[in-house]
Amino acid sequence: MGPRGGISRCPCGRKLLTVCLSRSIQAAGSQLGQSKDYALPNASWSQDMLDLYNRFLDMTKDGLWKRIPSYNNILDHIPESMKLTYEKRKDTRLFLRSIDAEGAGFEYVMFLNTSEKRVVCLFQPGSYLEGHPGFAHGGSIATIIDSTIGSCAISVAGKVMTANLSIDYVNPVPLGSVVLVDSKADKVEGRKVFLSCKMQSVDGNTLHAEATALFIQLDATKAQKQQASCQ
Ligand SMILES: CCCCCCCCCCCCCCCC(=O)SCCNC(=O)CCNC(=O)[C@H](O)C(C)(C)COP(=O)(O)OP(=O)(O)OC[C@H]1O[C@@H](n2cnc3c(N)ncnc32)[C@H](O)[C@@H]1OP(=O)(O)O
Repeated sequence: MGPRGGISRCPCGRKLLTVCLSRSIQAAGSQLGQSKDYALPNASWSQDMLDLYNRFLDMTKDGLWKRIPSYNNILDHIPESMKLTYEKRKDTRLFLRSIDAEGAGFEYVMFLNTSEKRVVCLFQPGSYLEGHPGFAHGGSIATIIDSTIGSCAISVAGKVMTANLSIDYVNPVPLGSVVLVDSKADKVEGRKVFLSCKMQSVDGNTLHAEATALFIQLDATKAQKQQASCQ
């Protein structure tokens, strides 16, 4: 499913309001010179995506869940203390935000529950993520799983990298559908963070994929060497 037209096409008042509100927030942000936050509703989001988003947003009210903002440069995600060691480049982009057209690539928003060591991602794959006709490419599924699990690992252990990601693809994901990617950190052993994840349909009746992952907290000396080699 390609990107959908303007907000005037929206059949329901709530969607219209949400989109307008998010755009006002973004406009205000741009005026302040802040990066655009992509984890806010846009006109391409389906009703399923908006309903789920509003449900999770409600869950943020008691402070247990937090919406994770999403920018197109990874350094905008990183806490100030970690930023000092990286130099921001203008020619790089977070892979998931590399397609500009709204609704054509990765439409997603993540929510973090720190006490449960859990990150849930609402994901709507767009038409440019096609693999098998009409379905999301397995690489795009791996990317959203890696990033959801990765965000969970970052929240638990800071500077980490994926060492292992194992995915069982159970049922294909139709383009334009909405799936929930539910990840949690199961165990931390020294620098190793073990995580698991399920990708399911909104109604919970279809399991699309299951994954386990190992993330390693970067060793400070080795990380400095890695950085030096890519600058
Ligand atoms: C608050 C929230 C904010 C959220 C904000 C959102 C941001 C928006 C989302 C962005 C989220 C992006 C998430 C993408 C994440 C990538 O895509 S990362 C890119 C892909 N990964 C890579 O390129 C990593 C390449 N590999 C490496 O660089 C190195 O192998 C590693 C992983 C850093 C580990 O190297 P190392 O530090 O030298 O570790 P090493 O001493 O070899 O091993 C440590 C231990 O781990 C074990 N180990 C290492 N590798 C393995 C393995 N593959 N299997 C099993 N065991 C292993 C070792 O055996 C050892 O075990 P012990 O002996 O201690 O028991």
